[in-house]
Amino acid sequence: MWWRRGVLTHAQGLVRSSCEPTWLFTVLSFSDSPAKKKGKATPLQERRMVDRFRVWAKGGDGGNGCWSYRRSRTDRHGTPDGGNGGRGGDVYLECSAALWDFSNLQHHVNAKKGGNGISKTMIGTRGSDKVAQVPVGTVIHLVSGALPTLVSNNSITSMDPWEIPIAVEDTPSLADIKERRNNKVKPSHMLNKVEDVQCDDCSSEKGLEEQENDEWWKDDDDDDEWWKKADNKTEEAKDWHFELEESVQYSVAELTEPGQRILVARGGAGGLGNAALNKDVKYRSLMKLNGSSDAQTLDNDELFSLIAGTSGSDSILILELKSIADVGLVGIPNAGKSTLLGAISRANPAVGHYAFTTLRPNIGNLNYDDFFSVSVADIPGLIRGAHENRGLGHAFLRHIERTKVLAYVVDLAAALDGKKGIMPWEQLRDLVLELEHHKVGLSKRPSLIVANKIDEKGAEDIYEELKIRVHDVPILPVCAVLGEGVQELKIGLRKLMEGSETRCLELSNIILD
Ligand SMILES: Nc1nc2c(ncn2[C@@H]2O[C@H](COP(=O)(O)OP(=O)(O)OP(=O)(O)O)[C@@H](O)[C@H]2O)c(=O)[nH]1
Repeated sequence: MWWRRGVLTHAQGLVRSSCEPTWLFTVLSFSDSPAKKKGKATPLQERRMVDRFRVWAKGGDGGNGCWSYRRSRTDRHGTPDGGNGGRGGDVYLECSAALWDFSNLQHHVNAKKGGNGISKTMIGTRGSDKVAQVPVGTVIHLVSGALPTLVSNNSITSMDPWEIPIAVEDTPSLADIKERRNNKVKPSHMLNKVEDVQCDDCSSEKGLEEQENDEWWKDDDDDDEWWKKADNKTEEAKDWHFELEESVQYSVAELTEPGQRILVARGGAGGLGNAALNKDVKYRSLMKLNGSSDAQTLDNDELFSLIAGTSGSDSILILELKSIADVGLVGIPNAGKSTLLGAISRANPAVGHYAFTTLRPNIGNLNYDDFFSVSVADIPGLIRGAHENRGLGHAFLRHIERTKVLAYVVDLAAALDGKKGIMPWEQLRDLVLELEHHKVGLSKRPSLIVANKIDEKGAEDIYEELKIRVHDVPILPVCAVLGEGVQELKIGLRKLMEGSETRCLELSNIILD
């Protein structure tokens, strides 16, 4: 087993570390971990942002009821005193501002099982809930299971000490339990707790529209691999997978504020102990004596099904991240977007003189002297044909879907000095087309153009030509490296944010050769 060998290597390191002066030698080295066996991981794989993730959530099963009798000298036959089983835990997704992507999540999120009932009418413990943290801007698509429900995050400290927890809150009657099992009716305490479903755009029409647009799941290699493993690579299972994909309900809920919680799988109800069952059995016998037509006796199977706890519900979800920022920076690779973000905010994104340095969106905060603040998202560079999956594709554009304002960053020096780059006005045409390919109307929001690298030789002339070729939108010359023109850019962005400037970049306003 590779992990055992890895741990051994670590242990050997620790032993050595205690004997030798070089006690810092405690690096965990997995000599033949699967990652190494597969081949060396490239930096690109290591830094990949996980912004789409598949989760299988399973609520904890209810505990079984207990069958026990309390006997005494005066009571030879004994009195039933078996307690009910505890309820299984629920699975929640909680929105956290501290998270960036889904890399901390696991594909299987399971809540704990409820405890079994005990004699002396002691109720089993309630299975603990599982709360999985997700980043702000998580959109939930439902593959199978019940619709997630938004719940208030009641802290345990705000509870009245005399308030009885859910597991012991009510001893359901036999009829209640049977109804729940047969009709899958929600227990009353759940109905009280749950608020309305947050369902911003879950209309069936919208779902269908998104289903047509979003074909991404078909080429998601990671997910495919995961499914293959989970389904033992059988063809039948794969068919089942595709059937599931077809029935995806898109955008059933979103988590947009830190602290928001959503219930994705419910715990099962606990089984009945014989103490609770006894009351009902007595009642039934009485009915029988009276000759009532309602009188029925429980057969063994029925009895066992009542004693056993019900299993928790499960759901399969696809989580997708749509970052929330006010301004989106779009541009071709190497245009200087990351440098610009570093110049206008305190963000420190990776900058390189080669294309596709940015592999994941970066968000920075642009602060003004009067405490006005704007968040700016820098996404990986787009190239012509990104919608056909060229370059890094255009899936990253979903991170700017929610931005209010766009800043097109163009490289004035892309085609200077014999470089094979494309002219700024062509860059703008490609960018607008890619935005529209991703989502119709995405480019129709207040915009400005950042003419970057104005410090380069010959860039001034290109800037003058750009102003002639592109009109009806603000164009600001900037040198991101030296921070020149950044103040003007800040003012320009503020005007867009406040609505005093509303022009957007239209294809018809770009003059090409
Ligand atoms: N001369 C000059 N070079 C700049 C300027 N801004 C950025 N650069 C350089 O351009 C190169 C690319 O900058 P990045 O900020 O990584 O560009 P990017 O648009 O984020 O690139 P991707 O990550 O590929 O999308 C780096 O070598 C920067 O130093 C500028 O105003 N003037």
